[in-house]
Parts: sequence; structure tokens; C-alpha cells
Amino acid sequence: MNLTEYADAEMMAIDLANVLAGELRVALGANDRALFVVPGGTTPGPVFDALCDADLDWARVDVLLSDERWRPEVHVRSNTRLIRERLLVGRAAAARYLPLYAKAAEPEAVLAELEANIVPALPIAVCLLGMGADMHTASLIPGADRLEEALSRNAPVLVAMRAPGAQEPRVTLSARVLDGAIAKHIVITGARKRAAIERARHMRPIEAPVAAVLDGAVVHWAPEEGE
Ligand SMILES: O=C(O)[C@H](O)[C@@H](O)[C@H](O)[C@H](O)COP(=O)(O)O
Repeated sequence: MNLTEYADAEMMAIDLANVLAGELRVALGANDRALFVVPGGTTPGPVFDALCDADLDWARVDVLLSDERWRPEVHVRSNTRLIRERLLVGRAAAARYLPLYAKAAEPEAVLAELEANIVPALPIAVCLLGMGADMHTASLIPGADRLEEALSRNAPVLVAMRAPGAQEPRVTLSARVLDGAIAKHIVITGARKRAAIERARHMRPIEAPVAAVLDGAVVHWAPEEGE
């Protein structure tokens, strides 16, 4: 892993958005379409704000979440809602969004359908991930019921996951799919997460799931306000 440090989260958002736009342009130069994977959570919002007006051929970009919380799109915890409000606006509104949620009480009922829609867009050209202080990334969460399967070499593309502490079922891309991205970035803020990612480098993915995607990844870090 490679760590890029910024003075603050605002500078990080602008620089990281430039890096991502540049990589997407390169991918679009070599292929008809480019698959761009993005995280949910609270950290990436400012990156999306800086990226959504980037001058690139968004109509040839497929946008996919790294993971989704099993909530309808209008719910405040829906990652899709975040993507629609912060990324798929301005020029980026022309991108094609590949959903990780469909109306069903449980993800298992529609997982095959969601996966079939994603498979033709693989592999991932550019992957942006977040990380929790517990070293989870996407919904590869320590202690989750199907973590072992999601980390395995022959994991399916999508895994439905339930984890202690997670407020709802999740659907996540498996580690091998995330790790197979041509360009990988992890965006984090604050001293706690920095210490966590340093620790994760020496741990097994089953304990520190982010370790499964660290090889060749660029970690973007900024202190939190007041640090
Ligand atoms: O749905 C989610 O929660 C995410 O995709 C998740 O993997 C996120 O990236 C981390 O939990 C970090 O979240 P924060 O940026 O909110 O700390």
C-alpha cells in the first residue's frame, strides 16, 4: 500500500477527484466503457462533489457501489441515495448506474438478478473504497456471517451479508472482485483510521478485511478537524 497524506479533507477531496477523473479518462481511452466502483458512508461525499463535474465522457462510465445497505433508495441510510444526490449530478448524471438494491424484503431473493446486471461490466477500472475503524471495507465486516466466503478465491461477485452491529442486511462485492480493479484507492480521515489501516497491513483479512485489497492500493488520508 501507498499512503498519500493531505493537509485537510477538503484538499484531499479535490486532489483525489482529479486522480480518479484522470484514471477514468485513461480507462475510457482504452475501452468503450469503464466501471467505476464507489463507497457509501460519510467520507466520500466531498470527493463526489468535486468529481461530478469533471470533464470526461460520463455516458461511457458505469457507476457501481462497493456495497449497499438493504434499504429502499429513499431511506436516509441508502448508499444509492448518497450516490444519486452527490455523484450522479452535473456532468456525471450521464453515467449509467448499476444498482445493488432491488425491492425485496431480503437480498437473497434478488441477488442473482443484481449480479447478472453487473457481470458484463466487469472488471473494475477504478475502485474507490472507504474503511471503518474496525478495518471493514465495503461490507466485508469482521464477524459477518459470510465473510469467509466473500474473502475466498472463488467467491461469487456479490455476497449478502449480515454482521453484528450492522443495522440492516448488506450486499457487497466480494474481495476478489474489488481487488481485481485496475486502480484501487481507499479514502479515510482521522488518526483512528490511520492507525487501523497501519495495523491491518500485518493482519489476516478474516480479522482485518481491508487487508484483502491493500496490495497495490493507494490510501488517501487527511486529519479530521481539530487533529
Ligand atoms: O455502506 C457503507 O457503510 C460503506 O460502503 C462502508 O464500507 C464505508 O465505506 C465505511 O463504513 C466507512 O464509512 P464512513 O466513511 O462513514 O466512516
